[in-house]
Parts: sequence; C-alpha cells; structure tokens
Amino acid sequence: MADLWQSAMDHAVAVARKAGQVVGKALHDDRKVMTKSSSVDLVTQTDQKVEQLIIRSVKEKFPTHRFIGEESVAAGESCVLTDEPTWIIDPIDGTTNFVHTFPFVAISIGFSVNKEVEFGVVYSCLEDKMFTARRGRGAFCNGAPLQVSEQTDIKQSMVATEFGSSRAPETVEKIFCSLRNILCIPVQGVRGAGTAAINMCLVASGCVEVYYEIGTHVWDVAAGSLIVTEAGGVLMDVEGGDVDLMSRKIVAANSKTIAERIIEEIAAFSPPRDDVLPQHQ
Ligand SMILES: O=P(O)(O)O[C@H]1[C@H](O)[C@@H](O)[C@@H](O)[C@@H](O)[C@@H]1O
Ligand SMILES: [Mg+2]
Ligand SMILES: [Mg+2]
Repeated sequence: MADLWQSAMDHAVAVARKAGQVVGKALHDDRKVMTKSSSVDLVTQTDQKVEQLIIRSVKEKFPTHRFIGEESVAAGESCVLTDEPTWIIDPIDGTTNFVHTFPFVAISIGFSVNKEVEFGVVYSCLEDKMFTARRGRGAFCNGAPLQVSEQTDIKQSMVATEFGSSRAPETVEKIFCSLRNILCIPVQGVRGAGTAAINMCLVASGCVEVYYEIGTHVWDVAAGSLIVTEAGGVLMDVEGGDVDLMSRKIVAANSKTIAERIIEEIAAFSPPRDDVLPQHQ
C-alpha cells in the first residue's frame, strides 16, 4: 500500500530544520516583542515570519492541505479541525524563552487526517534535536528510538509543568494548588522547559515521567502527543478520561498509573476551548 504521508513528513522535517536556522539567527536580533492574550503572552516578528515560511513551503507542495497555525489563529483565522489533511503549527513553542534567550525553543508541526495525528515533528532548534513520530511506527530523536521511563513509583518520579500565560488570581491559585499537592506527594522534582512541545519530548525520552498543563493550545501539543504515544506513553485529560487536544488541558505520562496519580492532585479548571472562542480573547 502506498505510504501516503511519508513525503509530507519528510517535508515537515526539512522545513522545521530550515525554520530552526531562522530562529537561531534571530535569537539575539529580534527585539520587537508584542503581546497577545495577556502582557506575558508574547509574540515576535520571528514567530510570524517562521509560520509564514512553513505555510508557504507546504502550500507549494500540498496545495489542498489545511492549516491551523498559532499566529494565523491569533490574526483571526479559524481553529476548527476537520477530517481534511491539516498541518498544526507552532512556529516557536517557547517564545518567552526565545525573547529571553533561554535555550529551549521548538518548532512544532503536527499533521492530522480524519482528526487523527498521522505524524509529529518537534525540532528543539537550539539543541539541534529533531523529534519525530509516525503513527504506528515509533518515536525518534535524531533517528534514535525513544522509550518512556519504566518508573512506576510517583515518589521516584520527575514531573514537568508550566505556569502558562494567565495571571488571573483565581487561575494562579489553581496552578499553585496543583503544584503544592504534587510537590508534597512527594515527587523527586518539578521542571519546566518553558515549552509544551519539549516537555512532551522529555516524557517520550524517559527523562520526565509526566507532564501536565492547563492552558496549552492544540498547536503546542499536536506533534508532541504522537511522539509521547509512539514512545509508549499515554495521554489523558487532567480530570481523567480521554485527552481532547482542543480542550487546552493535557496529561502526558509514561503510564496510566502515573497519569492517574497526578490527576488526583490537579486542581482542574477549563479555559475556553481552542475551537470555540477567537484566540485573541
Ligand atoms: O511559546 P508559545 O508558543 O506561546 O507556547 C507556550 C504555551 O502556549 C504555554 O501553554 C506553555 O506551554 C509555554 O511553555 C509555551 O511556550
Ligand atoms: Mg506554543
Ligand atoms: Mg508559539
């Protein structure tokens, strides 16, 4: 049977690497920082330039495909996932890191058909680590197979999370309530790369047992979601049950046991879904 999507994935890897070169060159140059949903939700000209580079390059090769791009949605385009082949793009995951030259910045490209992620590419461009996964064919970093951690004891686990971009007191309170509950299990450590996509690749790599966050967007997690599951990990909603990549809530873990143990400690809340409200709100 013809492999329909390999050429698309090869293109995603090539354009992610090219985008990573643009990001690397701009790291110390692009000082025009703008804001979106809050004063700490940053975007730069490089985010916008990289997204346009990726979309233009894909359109040349796959003119009928659709796109969900972080900065296109911020500019008012719809964020509705159909059954059509769709490229789900975060041109810079870790924009705050990029602005502060904190060395974890990723280009994240997920590819969905019939609302199922067929491949995911996350390029940690400052580390030169290309994370890839094809559905049913495993997950890799620079070609080396990835496998989640075999740790079953939450008290011997490392947890990753992010504080997101809301500073609303009630949201901050929930975030810190979850963090306090989890720290006091106790877990051995809590880390955040500052990018959802790289946090998920750390789960896939076995460095972190579980990553959770409330506030992510579909473009942050689409590619990483497949990299985690193809490395043997699981995805769940923060309140248990199946993950919904549009729900802005995610738990990515090495096992259901660890995921469910963390879910017990999360003070859940529900931000507006990606596919309901315009993203600038
Ligand atoms: O840098 P961004 O593309 O805005 O992604 C953010 C993400 O939206 C947020 O939920 C957190 O995961 C941050 O670590 C990401 O950088
Ligand atoms: Mg992002
Ligand atoms: Mg981004």
